[in-house]
Amino acid sequence: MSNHMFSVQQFYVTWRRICCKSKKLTPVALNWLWSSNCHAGSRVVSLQSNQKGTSNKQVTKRPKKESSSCQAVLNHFDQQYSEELGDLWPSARHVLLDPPSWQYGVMLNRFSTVTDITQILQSQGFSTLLPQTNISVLLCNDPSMVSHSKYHEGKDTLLSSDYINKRPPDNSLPQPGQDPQSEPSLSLPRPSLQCYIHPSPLRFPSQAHRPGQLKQYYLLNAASLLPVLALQVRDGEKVLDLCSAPGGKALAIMQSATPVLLCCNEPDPHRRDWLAKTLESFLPHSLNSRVIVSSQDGRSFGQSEAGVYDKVLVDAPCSNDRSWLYSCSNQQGEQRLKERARLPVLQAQLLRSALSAVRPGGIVVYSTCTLSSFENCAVIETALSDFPEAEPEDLWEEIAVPLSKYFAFSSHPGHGQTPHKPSLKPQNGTVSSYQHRLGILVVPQPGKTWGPMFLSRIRRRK
Ligand SMILES: C[S@@+](CC[C@H](N)C(=O)[O-])C[C@H]1O[C@@H](n2cnc3c(N)ncnc32)[C@H](O)[C@@H]1O
Repeated sequence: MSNHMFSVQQFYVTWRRICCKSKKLTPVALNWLWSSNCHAGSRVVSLQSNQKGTSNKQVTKRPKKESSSCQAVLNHFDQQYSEELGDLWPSARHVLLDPPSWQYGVMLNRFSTVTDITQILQSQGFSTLLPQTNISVLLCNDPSMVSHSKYHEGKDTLLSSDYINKRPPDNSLPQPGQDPQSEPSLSLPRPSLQCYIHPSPLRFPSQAHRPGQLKQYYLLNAASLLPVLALQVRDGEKVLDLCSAPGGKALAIMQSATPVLLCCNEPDPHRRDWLAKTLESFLPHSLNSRVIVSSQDGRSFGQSEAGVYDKVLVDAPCSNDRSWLYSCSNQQGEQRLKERARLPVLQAQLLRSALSAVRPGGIVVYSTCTLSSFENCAVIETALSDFPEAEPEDLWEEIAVPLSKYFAFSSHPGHGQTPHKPSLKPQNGTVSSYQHRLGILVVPQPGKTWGPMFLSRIRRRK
């Protein structure tokens, strides 16, 4: 047996070739292929193969360490975050400067008919992130299912996917996609947001776009799912994803429920093309009338579609600490830092627009992938001061506590408040409930490298 190094693309070509030859071979072939070695933290999959003609020349190198980070951005982060995060910053800094330690989540696509991926993931030591918690794994609007569920928690309909998957089919119950009013029913698999994670930085290969075939999974930072969980989308709702490209959270919404409308908005034309391609690669044509792409400036929705939506996600344009740290030059880094100072104004405008676009009683989730309090709590405080009918909700007990095994959370001090050293674990009395209500922050830490991700949920009073 000869030893070959495969690029990710070659891996998939070989995989498909073997799978196409014999259906019976599929699980065996996949296991055989996958039982070969995946380098931790690398973009390269190394396989032991006796296939003829499967040589490898394309090897994607690991991203470099601290040397390739941008000094101007790092200096700025050091100054701001050591003050805002205290003891958490040195360990967060260490993770951000060490791309080979980064973990990747694998979100399954419920619309793909190929299902063996779960076995492969499990055989490689991946495990599901969500069913082990009683957090909203499945969001469902069927009260008869709730009354049977030991996971029922008050006003929210929280069900474990284990419970749902084992439950015998009951045709008297509304099916996913069946609108409570007059919509014709869609035959779709049950909503199920499933994400597999690995304790080490093992990167599953991404799938190439194949016309006419839906992709089986989407690679993402698992912390990106938290804003979607906080949004609590239910079947039949109208949802607006205000800043949507490239579409990761839109896909997660479509895994967790079947809204009657999901409007994915993206004003940047190139990013909108990317978004359209993502949606096409993961969603069946039967959803085309429900999942639409719009191209407005998000700040205009509050006026043009006031009170229309049940749920609005504002995954705002932000500093993106992970990628900004790797700006290609000091000049680009400095340019970005100037841009950074202007972002909170745009973010607050987008959040205000979202609060106007949501109906009374509906909810808005605001999220960013930066640690900066100026783009997080300060934006929430600004928007709340203009919106007396908007009420922030506490996500600490609902999301941070049940998921603290996987993510390192910090309650984030608001701008202008006395900075404190946040604790990773919730400790009664150390963090005020006001701070909890403003939002929660996922801080990358060794072994829990997910984030940065800030999320805040605001309900518009009736
Ligand atoms: C953080 S990204 C969104 C990521 C996306 N939600 C996902 O999960 O894949 C922010 C997006 O906001 C878009 N954006 C920038 N300015 C905007 C505006 N005024 N209105 C709406 N979107 C805007 C950016 O082009 C960018 O694609």
